[in-house]
Amino acid sequence: MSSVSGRILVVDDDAAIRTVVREALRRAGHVVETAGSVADMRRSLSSFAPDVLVTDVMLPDGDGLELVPEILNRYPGLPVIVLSARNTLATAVRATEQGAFDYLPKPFDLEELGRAVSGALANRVAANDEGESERHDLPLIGRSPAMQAVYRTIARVVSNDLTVLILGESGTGKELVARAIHELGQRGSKPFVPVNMAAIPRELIESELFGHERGAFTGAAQRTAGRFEQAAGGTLFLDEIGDMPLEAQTRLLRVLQEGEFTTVGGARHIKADVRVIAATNKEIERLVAEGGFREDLYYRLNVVPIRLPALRQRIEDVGELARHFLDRAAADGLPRKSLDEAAVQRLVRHGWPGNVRELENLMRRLAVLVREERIGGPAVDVQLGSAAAEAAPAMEGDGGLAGSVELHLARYFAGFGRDLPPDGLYERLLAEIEPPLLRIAMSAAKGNQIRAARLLGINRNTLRKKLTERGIDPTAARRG
Ligand SMILES: Nc1ncnc2c1ncn2[C@@H]1O[C@H](COP(=O)(O)OP(=O)(O)OP(=O)(O)O)[C@@H](O)[C@H]1O
Repeated sequence: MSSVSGRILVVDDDAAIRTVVREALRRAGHVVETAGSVADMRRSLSSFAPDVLVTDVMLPDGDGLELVPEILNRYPGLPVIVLSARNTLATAVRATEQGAFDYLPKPFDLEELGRAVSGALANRVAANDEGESERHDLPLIGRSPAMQAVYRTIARVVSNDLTVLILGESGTGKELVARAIHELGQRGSKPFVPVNMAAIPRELIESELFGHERGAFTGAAQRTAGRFEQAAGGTLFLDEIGDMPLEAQTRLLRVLQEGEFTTVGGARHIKADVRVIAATNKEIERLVAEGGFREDLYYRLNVVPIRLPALRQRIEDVGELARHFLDRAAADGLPRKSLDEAAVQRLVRHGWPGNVRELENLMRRLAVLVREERIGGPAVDVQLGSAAAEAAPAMEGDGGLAGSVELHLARYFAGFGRDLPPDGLYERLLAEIEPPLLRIAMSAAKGNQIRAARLLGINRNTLRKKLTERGIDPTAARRG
C-alpha cells in the first residue's frame, strides 16, 4: 500500500464519525481537518486546501453528492470520496457520474476508507467536470454489503470499455449486471447482444460469433453476419464462456488482441467495435488448470472480475427482492399480492439453490396460486416444499455435500436475523454432526468397525473412542 500522506478534509454531521475517522487518518500520517456542514466544508476547502475531500451525502444544510460537480469546478482534480447510507446502485453510479473519485457505502470500515484515501492521493486525476444526471431505470435490487461491492465495481466500469468477467452461480443476476453495465455506459443506445455458448452446437459457434461467407461450409447458402457484427457499437455478452470450444477460444483471443476479425471462409477484416462482457457459473480457474480453458484468454477476459454473491450469502436482500417481484408480477397483469411478516421469515430461512431466479419464479407462483391478498407463512411453506423437491437434484454430485452443509449453515444463521448465533459454534456443530455421521458410517459398514473407520478416513482406535464419547452402541448397526 502506498504511504503517500496528505491533507484530508472529512465532512460528516455525526461528531462521533468525524472523530473516529480523523484519528484513524492521523494515525496513518495524514493531516486532517473536519467539518459538520456544507457551510463549514466550503470554509475549510478554501482555508485548509485539502488534497482529498471525504464527505457524507446527507448534511444538515445540503446534499454532499450534489455539491461534487460544483466543488470540482472550483478545485479541479480534487479527489472526492463520498460516504453514503443510501446504498443503492443508483447512488454508486450517481457518485461516479458526479465525478466523485470513490464511493463508500455506510457503514464502512476504517481500513477501507484508508485504502480509498491512499488511492486518491496516489492517483490524483484530472477533473471530470461534466456530470449529466439523467439515468435509465436501474434494475438491480439489494442493499447488502455483498451487493454494495458489486455496485461499486459496476460504477467503475460504466465509463470505459474494459472487458468484464462476471462470475456467479446460476440465477444470481449475471446477465442483468451485464445489461446494467451496457445501459449505463456510452454504448447504451447501441445493441446489447447476448450469446449463450452452452446453447449453440459446438461446430457452429465460430460462424455464429464471426459470421460466414456464402459457401463457407455445407448449408451456408448466403453471407451471414455474426454476433460481433450485430453488436457493432454496442456490447457483446458471452454467457457460459466456460463452454466455449478451444478452437473458438483461440479465434476469440485473436479478435480481442487485434480488435478485428474475419468471417468464416472470408478474407475481409472487419473491425470489432464492441465491448465484451463474459460470464460463467463454472469454476473457471479450475477449467484453466485442467486445460479446458485457455489461460491467456482467461487473463484477457478477466480484466475486471465481478463475483456475484449467491442469494444465501445476501439473505438480508430476500424481503426487498420478493416484494419487487410481486410488484413486477402485478405490473404484468397477475393479481397484486403482499407478504406478511411470517412469509418473509420463511423466505429468509430457505437456502435458495436456484438463487434470485428461484425466488422470482416462486413469487410469480404465489401471486397466482394464493387466493388472499396477503401471502402468509404456510402458503410459502407449501410452495417451498415443492420447490425444494425440484431443487434437490442440483445438490447431488460434485460438491453436493459441501453445498448442502453450506445451505444448512446459511439457514441456521438466517434464523437469527440480524444477530449472530451463540458463541462456540465449532464445538456445537461437531456435537451435532458427529453422532449421525458415526451412526450412518457404522450402519453402511454393517457394524464392521474397520470398514467404517476406512469410510470415514480415521483410524480404528479413534473411531472406537468417538463411539464411546458419543454414547453410540457399536453393535446396534449389526443388529439393525
Ligand atoms: N439483483 C437483482 N435484482 C432484481 N432482479 C434480479 C437480480 N438478480 C437477478 N435478478 C433476476 O433473476 C433472474 C435471473 O437473473 P439472470 O438471468 O441475470 O441470472 P444469471 O446469473 O445470468 O443466470 P444463468 O447463469 O442461469 O444464465 C432474472 O429474471 C433477473 O431479472
